Amino acid sequence: MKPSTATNPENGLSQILRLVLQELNLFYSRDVNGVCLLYDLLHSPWLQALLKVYDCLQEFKEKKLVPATTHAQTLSCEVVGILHETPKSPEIQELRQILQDPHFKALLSAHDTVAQKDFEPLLPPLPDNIPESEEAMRIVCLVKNQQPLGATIKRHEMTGDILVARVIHGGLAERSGLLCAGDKLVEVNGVSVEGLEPEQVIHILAMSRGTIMFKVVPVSAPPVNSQKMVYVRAMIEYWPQEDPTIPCMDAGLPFQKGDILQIVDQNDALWWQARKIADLGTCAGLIPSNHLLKRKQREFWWSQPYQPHAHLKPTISISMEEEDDMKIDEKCVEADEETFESEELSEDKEEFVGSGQKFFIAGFRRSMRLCRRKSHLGQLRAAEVCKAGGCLSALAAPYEEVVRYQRRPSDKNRLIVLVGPSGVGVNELRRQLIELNPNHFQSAVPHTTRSKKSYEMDGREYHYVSKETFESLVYSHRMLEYGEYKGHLYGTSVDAVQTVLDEGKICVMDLEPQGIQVARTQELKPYVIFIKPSNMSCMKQSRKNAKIITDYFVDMKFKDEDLQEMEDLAQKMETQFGQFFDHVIVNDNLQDACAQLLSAVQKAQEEPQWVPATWVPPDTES
Ligand SMILES: Nc1ncnc2c1ncn2[C@@H]1O[C@H](COP(=O)(O)OP(=O)(O)OP(=O)(O)O)[C@@H](O)[C@H]1O
Repeated sequence: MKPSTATNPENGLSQILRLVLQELNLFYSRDVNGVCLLYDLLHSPWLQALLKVYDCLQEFKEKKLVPATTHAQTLSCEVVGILHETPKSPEIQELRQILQDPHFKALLSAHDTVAQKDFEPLLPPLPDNIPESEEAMRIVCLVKNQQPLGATIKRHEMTGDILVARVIHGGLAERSGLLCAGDKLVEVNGVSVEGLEPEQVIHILAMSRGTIMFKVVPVSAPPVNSQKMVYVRAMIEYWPQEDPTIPCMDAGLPFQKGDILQIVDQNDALWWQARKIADLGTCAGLIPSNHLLKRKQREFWWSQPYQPHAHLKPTISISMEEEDDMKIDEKCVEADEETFESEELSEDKEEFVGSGQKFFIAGFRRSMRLCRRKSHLGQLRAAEVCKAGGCLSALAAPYEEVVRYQRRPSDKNRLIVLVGPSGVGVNELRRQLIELNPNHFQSAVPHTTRSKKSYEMDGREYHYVSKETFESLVYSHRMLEYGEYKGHLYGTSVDAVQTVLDEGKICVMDLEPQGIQVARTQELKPYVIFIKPSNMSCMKQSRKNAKIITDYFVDMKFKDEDLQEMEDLAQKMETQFGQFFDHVIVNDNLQDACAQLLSAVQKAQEEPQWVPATWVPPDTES
């Protein structure tokens, strides 16, 4: 049977559902696996109701609504006339009152307008004697309220005309739809702008209150923004107030490393319009385009490679002045180009915290970071990081396209990477997290070239490999990080992480920030959490009884210099690598920090997150 849907609700989807239910009933009585669930679902009252609504809507869509009359108003007048002549009764009296009620008349008038499709305003005919050369003018009235007009002006270099340079997305001018980039201003509030400087026009605007009237000659071909909305992660920071090249400083959008920006307009090759996702309701602001930033980076690279660029440097933002009226966009420039674990510091000490416990937890070990610090391969490693993950030089992409990614239950868990200055508590937090649920959280088993000890097991404490094997892993970019200690190599491989992820567990590892780039791959989709020290006085208090591992001592108390060094290093890490941090946890109170870590790790797996667009096939974006 092939029932037709739509026109008759009896033959519609609810009818099909009834038939399916009858069929399922047979299986239900035979107790076929899964049928009960499906039966109950299809039988649920909400689904039945929803399908009925669907059928009604389908039926309604088929019907063509035709007005009974296009002159209800006239008909109503005629009825009132007839009622005049009929004997009076309370009902007739009431009907006359209703028909003569102004609201009812207005309703009938609106009905007739719709029925007659009489929507167009009647414009007076154009005079016959308009000269051919006459420019079509547009009168634009905008009511100025507290918000900026959201447009910038500039003077045409050749003609001296005052032109609308750009219309800012979300601003008053853009929302009115009446002003376009390229429109020529002729008058503002009745004052001709001919021969005026842009500043003088701005002054007229600043003086205006209430409604502002513009007389403009519309641009012949208004720009069309056909690009799709793009989201990017800022890999640099930008302060418009410190950028002398920005066409209009007040229209600039300051942003920090890691901010997610919605690019709303890329029409200008040099200056894009963007909003921060935290402020999507606001007016867009100007940001340098990818092309312009790369050009600046190249210039900076050649001029002063070791100095932070003047306006791309990590300084405190100067608060932006409230933007008021139109702004001058004088500096419009033309697009002129193409566009380890320490090797057992005390080998006889109990090495693995978890070794005596019910679960053996690989990776519960002393700080690997001391090993890294002492590594003779440090320099080589840095070079490898550059090669493997894209060099972290000044020439790296200033914006990274991102998409919203929601991990599906069938997807592997995301790798959790903990980053922080030495001594801040990265290992402690990792250890505590794994202890909470060792079946769910796990470290990757590292590789080493040192020989196995009697109590060790290959693949449990370490993967014991030859120097050649280790080096081949390094050169094939399968090592997330590695270092050398006492002549032996240690490192964590991508495959070791994958093994944990393949088991459906969450792999938690600590990395030096230079290693983040290597881990940032589609296969691992790392979620990077920065563990940050709190301020000195809090740290002095909370680390009173804590022990630190130094190059020379195990379990030494924290000194003020250690805490200061930790703070300084944290600052440097944030400045240099902040763009890669998905989450920041201040490790003051250990219990609080651990709770925050647990919640962040869960969010990373369960809630939508911004990730590089290259990690997600287009059809799986959330
Ligand atoms: N919030 C905290 N309050 C008190 N003590 C803490 C806190 N966090 C960590 N500690 C202690 O500080 C010491 C150093 O912590 P941990 O070894 O985890 O540091 P780390 O960041 O891994 O650095 P490294 O790799 O150099 O050892 C440990 O004794 C740890 O127990």
